[in-house]
Amino acid sequence: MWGAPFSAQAKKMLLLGSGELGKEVVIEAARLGVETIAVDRYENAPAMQVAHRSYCIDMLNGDALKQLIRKEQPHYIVPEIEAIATEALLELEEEGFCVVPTARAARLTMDREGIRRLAAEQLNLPTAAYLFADSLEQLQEAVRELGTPCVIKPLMSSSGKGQSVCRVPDDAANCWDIALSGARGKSVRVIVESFVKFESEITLLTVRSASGTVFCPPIGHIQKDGDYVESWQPHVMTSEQWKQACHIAKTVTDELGGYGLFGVELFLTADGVVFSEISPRPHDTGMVTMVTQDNSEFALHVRAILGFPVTEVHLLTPGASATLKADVETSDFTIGGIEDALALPRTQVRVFGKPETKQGRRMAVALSAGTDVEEARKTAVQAANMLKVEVNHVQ
Ligand SMILES: Nc1ncnc2c1ncn2[C@@H]1O[C@H](COP(=O)(O)OP(=O)(O)OP(=O)(O)O)[C@@H](O)[C@H]1O
Ligand SMILES: NCC(=O)N[C@@H]1O[C@H](COP(=O)([O-])[O-])[C@@H](O)[C@H]1O
Ligand SMILES: [Mg+2]
Repeated sequence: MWGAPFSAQAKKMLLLGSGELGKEVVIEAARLGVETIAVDRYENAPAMQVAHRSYCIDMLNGDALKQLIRKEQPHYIVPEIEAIATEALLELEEEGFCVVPTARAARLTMDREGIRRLAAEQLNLPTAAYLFADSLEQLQEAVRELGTPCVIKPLMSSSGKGQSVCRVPDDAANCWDIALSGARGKSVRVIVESFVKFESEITLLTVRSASGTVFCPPIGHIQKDGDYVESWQPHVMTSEQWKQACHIAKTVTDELGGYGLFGVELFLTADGVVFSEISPRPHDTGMVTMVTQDNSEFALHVRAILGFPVTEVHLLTPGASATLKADVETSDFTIGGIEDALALPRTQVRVFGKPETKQGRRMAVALSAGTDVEEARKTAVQAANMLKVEVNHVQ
C-alpha cells in the first residue's frame, strides 16, 4: 500500500545508475505509482529524464552515497551498474535500508573476483579456468599458466570495456594496457580466463520473488568486443542444457538472495553449460523482453522488488533485438532513420537519450517480433542498420 508520489505515504525507489536499463525500470515503477529518484555520475542520464528527480554524484564515493540516501530515505535502493561504493550499501543495509536484491549481492557482483570465487570455489559451478593479476609480470605468468587464447578483463568494468583476447603470449602487454584504460574505479587488478569454446551463449533471466523463483525462456545473444550487438528469445536448447542452466541459475541466485530479477550469463559448450557471470538486475540482452514477454524484465524486476508474486512468465512471440552504437565522440548529434526502422513489420525502437556519444557507446535498440527467431533477428538487424548517429558538427 502506498500513496501518490510526493505525498507522505509515497513509496520511494532510488536507482544507483541511470542508463537505458534504469530508464525502463523507472518507467515500470512509475506505472505502479512509485516515486522514483535517479542517480548517476553524469547529468541528464537516460533514467534521470523520466524519474521524479535526479542527482549527479560520484557513486564510488561512499560518503556521498550515504549522505544522499540518508537524506532521501528511499524504501528501495536499486543498483543499476556495478561501479558503486558497495561498502556503503552494506552499511546502509545494516541501518535498515533495503538494497536490491541484497547489499551482499551488489558487493559480490561489483567486481569479477567476488562472484567468480563464489561460483567456482564455494558453489562448485563450472566456469572457465581463471587467475588474477596485479601487474604486467603477474599477467604474463598467468597467460603462461592458462595458455592462449585467453580473455583478460579489468575486475570492475562492463559491456566489454577494457576486455581483450590474448591470442599469443606477446599480446599480454597490450592486453594489460587495454584493461587499465577500460577499468571503472581505481583497481588495477585483472582476471585472466581461459577461452571457452562455446557453441552459443545465453542469458537466463531468473526472478526471485515472494512466490519463489521463475525462469524466463532463454535469450541467445551475440557479443562483439565483449558487448552485445544482437539478442533473441527463445534460444533453442536441449532439455539437458536447460536442466543444467536452471540448476546453475537457481544455485547462484539462492546464494545471493533477496527479491528481484537476475541475468545469469551462461556458455553452452559441447561439455555442458558453463557459468560466466551474473547481474543482480535487468540485463542488456534482456531488452528483447520488451517485445516478447507479457511482462518485460524491467516490469518483473519492479514487481519482485515491491514484494509482489511472480508466478509465471509468458512468451507472447519470438523476438529479437539489435543495437545502435556510435562510432564517433560528440555531444552535437541527432539519431536518424527512426521512420524507416518503424516502417518494418512488428518493430519498435528505444532511443536512450544519452547526451553524448562515444566510440562504441550504445545509443538505441531495435526490437522486432517475428513468426520465428530467424525472421525476428533479420528484421531487428535491418531496423538497427537503418538507425544512424548523425553528427551535426564534427568536434
Ligand atoms: N572466458 C571467455 N571465453 C570466451 N568468451 C568470453 C569469455 N569471457 C567473456 N567472453 C565473451 O565476452 C563477452 C563479454 O564478457 P563478460 O560478460 O565477462 O563482460 P562484461 O564486460 O561483464 O559484459 P556485460 O557487462 O555486457 O555483461 C561474453 O558474453 C563472451 O561473448
Ligand atoms: N552491460 C551492462 C549494461 O548494458 N548496462 C547499461 O548501460 C549503462 C551504461 O551505459 P554507458 O556506458 O553508455 O553510460 C548502464 O547504466 C546500464 O543501463
Ligand atoms: Mg557479461
